[in-house]
Amino acid sequence: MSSDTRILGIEGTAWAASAAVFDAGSDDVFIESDAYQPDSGGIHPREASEHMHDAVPRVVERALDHARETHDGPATESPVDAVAFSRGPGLGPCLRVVGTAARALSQALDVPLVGVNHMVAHLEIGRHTADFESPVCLNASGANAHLLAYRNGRYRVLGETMDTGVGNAIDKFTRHVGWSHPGGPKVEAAAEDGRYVDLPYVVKGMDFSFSGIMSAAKQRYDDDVPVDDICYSLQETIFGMLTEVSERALSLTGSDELVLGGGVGQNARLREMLQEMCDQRGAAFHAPEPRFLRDNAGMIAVLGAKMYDAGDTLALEDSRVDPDFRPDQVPVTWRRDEPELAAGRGADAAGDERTQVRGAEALVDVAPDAGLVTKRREPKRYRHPDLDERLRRERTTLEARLTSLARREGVPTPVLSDVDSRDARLELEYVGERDLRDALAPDRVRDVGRHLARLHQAGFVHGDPTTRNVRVDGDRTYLIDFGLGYHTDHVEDYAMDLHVFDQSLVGTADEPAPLREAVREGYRAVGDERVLERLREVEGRGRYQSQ
Ligand SMILES: C[C@@H](O)[C@H](NC(=O)OP(=O)(O)OC[C@H]1O[C@@H](n2cnc3c(N)ncnc32)[C@H](O)[C@@H]1O)C(=O)O
Ligand SMILES: Nc1ncnc2c1ncn2[C@@H]1O[C@H](COP(=O)(O)OP(=O)(O)OP(=O)(O)O)[C@@H](O)[C@H]1O
Ligand SMILES: [Fe+2]
Repeated sequence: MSSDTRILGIEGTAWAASAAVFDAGSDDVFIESDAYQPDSGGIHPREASEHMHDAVPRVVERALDHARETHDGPATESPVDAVAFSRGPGLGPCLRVVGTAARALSQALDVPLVGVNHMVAHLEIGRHTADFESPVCLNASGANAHLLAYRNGRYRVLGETMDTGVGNAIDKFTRHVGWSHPGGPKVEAAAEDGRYVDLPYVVKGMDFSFSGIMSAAKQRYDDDVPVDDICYSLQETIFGMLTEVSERALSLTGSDELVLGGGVGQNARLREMLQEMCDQRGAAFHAPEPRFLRDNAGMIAVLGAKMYDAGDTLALEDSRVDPDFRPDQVPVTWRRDEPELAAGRGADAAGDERTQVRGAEALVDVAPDAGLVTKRREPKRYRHPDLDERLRRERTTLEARLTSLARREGVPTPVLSDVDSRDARLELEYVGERDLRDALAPDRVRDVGRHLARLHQAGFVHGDPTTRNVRVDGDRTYLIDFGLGYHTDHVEDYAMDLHVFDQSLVGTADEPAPLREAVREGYRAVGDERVLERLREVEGRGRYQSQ
């Protein structure tokens, strides 16, 4: 980054009216914020935008005072090089207030305008403060929850919530209980004295959903389960899910760096779980300090500086705000010459020479000469022991059952030679020569499309069809790792299964488009067109929800 760049940042997507000055030379970030606190219930868009109206000019003035005080040049010169603002995602009425303020300032100071994606800012602030090269990022904020990794000029969404953002889910529960907004810190405090009760646990590949958990939590509360116990268990379950999908993303991409972003990242238990998971697999973990996790203009100014240095500024007429602005829509102009994740090493990299493989869930001992692998789901230290045992046992049993069932449906899978569910151990036939991730080709991917259609026609899903869970041997493709599978006759579940595979192609292939087309062709040849229609619908869903 240019060493003398100074940027004014403005944030106001939902609750935080915030302005900041980032000085690249000293790496100093001055932040002035004013929070909107609803009198009752959750965030009301109109009230929030009225707050922005009042508070944005105030915080901007304070930030500008600071910029002037610390500015070396003549008083007639602008104390900042550009004005960066949150363009979205967020609440439309709030975004418009911020957009208008930013445009006016850029004209008054006669400096360029930089339009920042708020979610990418949540991610970049961690990369900036950690000095990581190419981390996977878990964004855990109020209105969002997703896993991102950089690939080929974009941040790819590897996994995300299928319903509400993680903070909003927690806040909905606390509203039910009658606690004031925001609920996250109150749940964290109440959890200290809680004990564990079972709640639904829902991950699909690297996607996840909170609605079932939240209904169950409210029901438990209505059934007089102590609220401390529910809060404790909500944290164990929800953060356990987020940690598990983060580990899957590390495993799939081959990255050994994880950063956390977003307001829920202020939660100490979430940070502890992610740290523990990274320690157990030898990865590095970084969470920025709390003032950079919750919504703040500091992160907008820091990313604004990177964009400004890359020449990525906005003409006034192109500076519309976008309430549904997704992180994968942003051309990453400021990382053009940087290294990428190592995954997807192109066609037919060398085959297996390994004796032990660490997956996201299991340690797999591989003996290709003996034609055998032994897979053991290791206890995860980050997870509550009761939840850990339940998941390891259930998944081992399911994997054994569905692996055999799939083969009966004509889908190549390893033959099972032994199962010990209590020890979460399986002994399986060694299949394939390498993972599909290292040997991506349209014919093979088309084959996977056919396999998935066969499973669905038999009334179950794989649950985690990724390019690491397909083994390849010449033209032949085998499905492995059925531990997240389940029986279902819902078109939505079938479409989600395809969506998970699709996202893993996007996460591991340099040019995913022909591969994504191939999987659909394969599916169409065997399966039901309605599933593909539903897949299009799943993809088209704007996931941003304000409440
Ligand atoms: C689009 C933008 O407006 C939105 N912003 C946002 O959600 O604010 P953020 O500051 O990132 O996160 C707020 C959420 O963070 C939760 N939160 C705050 N402290 C928490 C804690 N200690 N434990 C759990 N959740 C916490 C709050 O309950 C609230 O739901 C977003 O980033 O999704
Ligand atoms: N039957 C098998 N034959 C050959 N290789 C295998 C077999 N089972 C597993 N492997 C290898 O071990 C790796 C991890 O296995 P598996 O996916 O079952 O574990 P996991 O921990 O559930 O992984 P993840 O959750 O990351 O997909 C696979 O990607 C594959 O390279
Ligand atoms: Fe946010």
